[in-house]
Amino acid sequence: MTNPPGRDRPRIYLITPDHLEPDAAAQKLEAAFSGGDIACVQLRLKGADDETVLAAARRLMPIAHAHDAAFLINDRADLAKACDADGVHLGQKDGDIATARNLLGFNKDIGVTCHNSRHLAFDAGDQGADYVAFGAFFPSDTKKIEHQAELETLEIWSEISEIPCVAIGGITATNCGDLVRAGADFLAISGYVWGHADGPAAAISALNTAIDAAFQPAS
Ligand SMILES: Cc1ncc(COP(=O)(O)OP(=O)(O)O)c(N)n1
Ligand SMILES: Cc1nc(C(=O)O)sc1CCOP(=O)(O)O
Ligand SMILES: [Mg+2]
Repeated sequence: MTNPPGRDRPRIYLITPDHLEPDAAAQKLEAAFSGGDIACVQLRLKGADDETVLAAARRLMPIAHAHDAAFLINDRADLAKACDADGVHLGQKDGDIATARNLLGFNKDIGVTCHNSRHLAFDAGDQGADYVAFGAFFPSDTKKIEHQAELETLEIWSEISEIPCVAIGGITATNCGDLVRAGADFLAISGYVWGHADGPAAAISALNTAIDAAFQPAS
């Protein structure tokens, strides 16, 4: 199985821990960027009040931007608007795309969780999503998994749609190769980076090495 023709090399989509202290998280995020290429950072705080999310965004977004990475807010288009983030990621229960688009405009990215469903992905695309996310591919320590995604979902989507697709769920440097070969445009990762024994830089470096090893550019 090789990468579908015309797809670019997949890139890392880094998701923050769901609870963090901004200054410590800033140091770890800088370390992650020192490990290599990261396309995007998603601030994914759970159970935090609005000001806590906005304070974390104010601390971490400049770091992402200093490394030419996008910075997205999870769940909340209104908070993405409030901190002028580069976009929002919406789950199936986080509000509709049209409302987020009205808030954020067309210069911001709106991503949508589509589990293992091309139907959800087509719907999201029809409503103007900038990317679709399929998952979970592997067991995750970060989130209780309710949907198991299949490689075929990535393979088919990357053959039939130009809309970028993100793979998520328990992704590591060891298991990401099949996702790369199936056509994922981004690999969304959290626990493997923040829990890596040698630190976030080593994790990012290992992931980029694994992506390079698995990606065969179209001839
Ligand atoms: C890139 C990406 N894909 C999927 C998710 C999961 O979103 P959701 O289903 O809304 O679950 P929570 O992350 O909100 O718990 C995501 N956050 N990012
Ligand atoms: C936030 C999230 N969403 C998922 C989905 O399947 O939609 S899996 C997941 C957890 C991602 O973190 P880790 O890389 O540590 O598994
Ligand atoms: Mg959500």
